[in-house]
Amino acid sequence: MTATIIDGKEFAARVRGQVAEHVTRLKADNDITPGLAVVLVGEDPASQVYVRSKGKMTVEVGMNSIEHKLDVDTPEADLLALIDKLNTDPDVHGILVQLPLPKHLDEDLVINSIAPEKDVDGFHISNVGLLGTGQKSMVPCTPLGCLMMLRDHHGSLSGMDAVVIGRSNIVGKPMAQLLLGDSCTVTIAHSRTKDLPDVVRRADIVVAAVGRPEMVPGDWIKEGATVIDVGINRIDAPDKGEGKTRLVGDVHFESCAARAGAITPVPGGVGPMTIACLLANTVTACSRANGLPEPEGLTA
Ligand SMILES: NC(=O)C1=CN([C@@H]2O[C@H](COP(=O)(O)OP(=O)(O)OC[C@H]3O[C@@H](n4cnc5c(N)ncnc54)[C@H](OP(=O)(O)O)[C@@H]3O)[C@@H](O)[C@H]2O)C=CC1
Ligand SMILES: Nc1nc(=O)c2c([nH]1)NC[C@@H]1CN(c3ccc(C(=O)N[C@@H](CCC(=O)O)C(=O)O)cc3)C=[N+]21
Repeated sequence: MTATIIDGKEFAARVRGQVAEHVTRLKADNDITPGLAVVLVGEDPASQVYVRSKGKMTVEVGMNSIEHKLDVDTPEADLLALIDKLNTDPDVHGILVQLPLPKHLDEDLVINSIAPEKDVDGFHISNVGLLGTGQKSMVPCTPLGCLMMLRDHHGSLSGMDAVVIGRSNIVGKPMAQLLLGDSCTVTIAHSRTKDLPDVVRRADIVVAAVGRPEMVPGDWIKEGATVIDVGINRIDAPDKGEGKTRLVGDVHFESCAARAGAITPVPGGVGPMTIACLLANTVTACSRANGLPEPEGLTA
């Protein structure tokens, strides 16, 4: 089988188009412009790239982008004071604190100090609990983007066997919750899983969120399965020239594409959908904050 390539870049452009329509309506009908605040502590080069591209796309869909770049050794109290200010600022509808944070900062404390209704990452314990109990919440962007692509490809996911490799709070666990919500039979695999290849071979849907370049080979994939590759790994690419690098996912693309029914590429798969869903969550948060109807098709 030669897999259908699920084009996340194109899908994300469509989602951003829907977001832009809602923003236009909010401005015209209600005189409200959604605002997204992104907080970056330190100068991690990869994070700077994401923050820049988030800012650019935020403005492109017509929203306000507020960027706060803090020194790497910013005291925790200063970061909490900034979040407090953003929590009460009526022009800010979404707040994202770029992770990981420098070691001296308590990540849980920082995330849980964001007002849950402005927590467009969906990482606050209230949103985690709401998602886990099937209530309306802010859904983490990366898993939401994966779910949108899966629903678009399959229609209903009901009864499918899904294996999520990775159990992080930001990807693996919320992904599993969303798949369960869509009535998949869900297995969460991790570094202690026995016979991972056999577990993955049972799956109709494989979501790889491990952080190990090309870890999943094609012979773990059931013929016709759908493979969602969340991994973003930068590896050396001496073939492209000295000191050059390339981005690869957590699955070995060629061998998996030879067996899968559908697969997401890296780059151009889950990554662009993550940013599109961040913008979708911001416009959803803005609508909720103003008691207005939520955009349709942009939430889980
Ligand atoms: N496209 C996007 O928008 C995003 C991409 N990412 C990417 O997704 C990947 C995962 O990110 P994240 O969830 O934050 O990573 P974490 O490092 O937090 O979690 C990795 C998970 O993989 C598991 N794992 C590690 N090694 C193995 C192994 N050999 N076999 C099975 N499971 C293993 C770990 O298990 P254990 O718990 O037992 O240690 C852990 O649960 C990264 O490449 C990251 O860059 C992340 C966020 C957004
Ligand atoms: N609070 C918080 N929320 C996040 O959602 C969050 C975070 N912190 N920290 C870092 C990770 C990573 N992440 C990505 C987003 C987009 C791409 C993306 O658009 N990638 C492009 C390629 C970009 C490139 O070339 O480097 C693609 O896959 O096509 C990748 C990774 C969000 N994260």
